[in-house]
Amino acid sequence: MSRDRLADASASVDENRRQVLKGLGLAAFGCPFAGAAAQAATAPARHMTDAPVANVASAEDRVPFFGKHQAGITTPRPANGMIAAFDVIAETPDDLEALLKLITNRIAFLTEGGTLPELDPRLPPADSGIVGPVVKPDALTITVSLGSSLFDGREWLKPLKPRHLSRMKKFPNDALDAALCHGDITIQICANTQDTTIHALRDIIKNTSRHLTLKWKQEGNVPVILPPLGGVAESARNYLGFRDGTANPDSGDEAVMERVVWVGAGRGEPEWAVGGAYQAVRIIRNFVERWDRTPLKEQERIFGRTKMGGAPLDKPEAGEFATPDYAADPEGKLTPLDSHIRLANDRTPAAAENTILRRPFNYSNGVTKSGQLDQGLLFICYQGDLEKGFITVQRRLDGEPLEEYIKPIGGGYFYTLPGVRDASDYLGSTLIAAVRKAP
Ligand SMILES: C=CC1=C(C)c2cc3[nH]c(cc4nc(cc5[nH]c(cc1n2)c(C)c5CCC(=O)O)C(CCC(=O)O)=C4C)c(C)c3C=C
Ligand SMILES: [Fe+2]
Repeated sequence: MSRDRLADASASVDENRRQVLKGLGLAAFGCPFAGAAAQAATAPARHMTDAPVANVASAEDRVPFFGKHQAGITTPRPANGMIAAFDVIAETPDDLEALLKLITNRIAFLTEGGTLPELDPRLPPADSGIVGPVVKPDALTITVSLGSSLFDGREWLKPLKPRHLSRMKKFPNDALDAALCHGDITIQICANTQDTTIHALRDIIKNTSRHLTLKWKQEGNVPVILPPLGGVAESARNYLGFRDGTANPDSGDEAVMERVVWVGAGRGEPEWAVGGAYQAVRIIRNFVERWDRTPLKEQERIFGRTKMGGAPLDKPEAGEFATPDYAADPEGKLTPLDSHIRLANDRTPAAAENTILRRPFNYSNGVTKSGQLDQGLLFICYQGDLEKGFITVQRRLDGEPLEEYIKPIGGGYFYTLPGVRDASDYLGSTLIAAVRKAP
């Protein structure tokens, strides 16, 4: 390639990165391109989904840990994600407080990055060492949520349980494996690279071994998609080959997130829970061999969208982000009434009450005992009301034609703690204060 063409190509890559960074709001993330991104303010805005643009992949990318809400929910979804569920050994408020402070300290360090201390070599090293002597932030977020069992198993916590937090019950198509369900606490770990998520998990397991036992974990990833120059990003595809995330609410719109995701004051939740959110996790196996033998037209009718472009079936040429008009198709001739998107959201004003923010990852676990690919979706969604959100939407989806190709096998419901305000605060501080205040 000539020097000029090389320079052109590199300028175009830089421009792509600027567009992505601008769309992702990375100006605040200490990103080296942040200044350039701010200058590109006149460029057309990218459509914000739940952050399908996975990875502009610099190990220096930093997502702020401190804030009103935890990171890893409305912050951009990077290429790698994991849910790890633990049981908590702590039996007293003091033990739980110690655990929460310890986790907070580890997350603050891992998400900020830094040089590892060198210890006396006769002792175990300070760190697993898998990312070397300097830990880079790598867009790491670690999001901590509490399960119903943590509250149910402790008299002093019972009265403080969030109103809708319950043990996930089986839906008709579920084949739940007890070894992949529930837990006292989940840690969602997301980062640009898998090394970083695994490093973070190993760090937390090592440092909290007195307080936590690992119950299950599921890792996943999403494809990296850069938007075309001046264009809009397409949503990443799931392992059924469809774009996933298209109709998500705009995670960059704070007013929308206040309405959809965050628990606010006066919503009937305990005061300590304000600033948190409900997390629903589902490990959903996909029968990919059967799906790959299914005619394209049928696949598209099952989802209600075109496979390649992701457009709604009533506007196949209009692009991924066109809004379907179900009122003009009352019998479902274009978009079947039992298609996934029409059942999940019939686009009536009432259905707006059931909006959720999806943040899923694809998983690929190897081969089943019967010689099939063990692939699927690590479905994660957040909402301010679990009953109105995930549970209502899932009830609507019960019996959908997609069920022939999917099998939910694990997961659970959790309450994501409010954020950590600053270095003097810790995860769950409002809960511990409420425990101490209780009669
Ligand atoms: C209960 C909530 C949902 C579960 C579980 C779920 C599983 C699931 N979804 C896909 C693939 C797609 N889902 C899409 C849209 C979509 N899905 C849900 C909810 C659940 N999906 C909602 C609320 C929506 C949006 C509906 C709308 O407002 O129009 C799509 C279309 C593109 C998109 O908007 O994301 C796909 C594709 C799979 C494969 C799956 C389980 C394995
Ligand atoms: Fe879906």
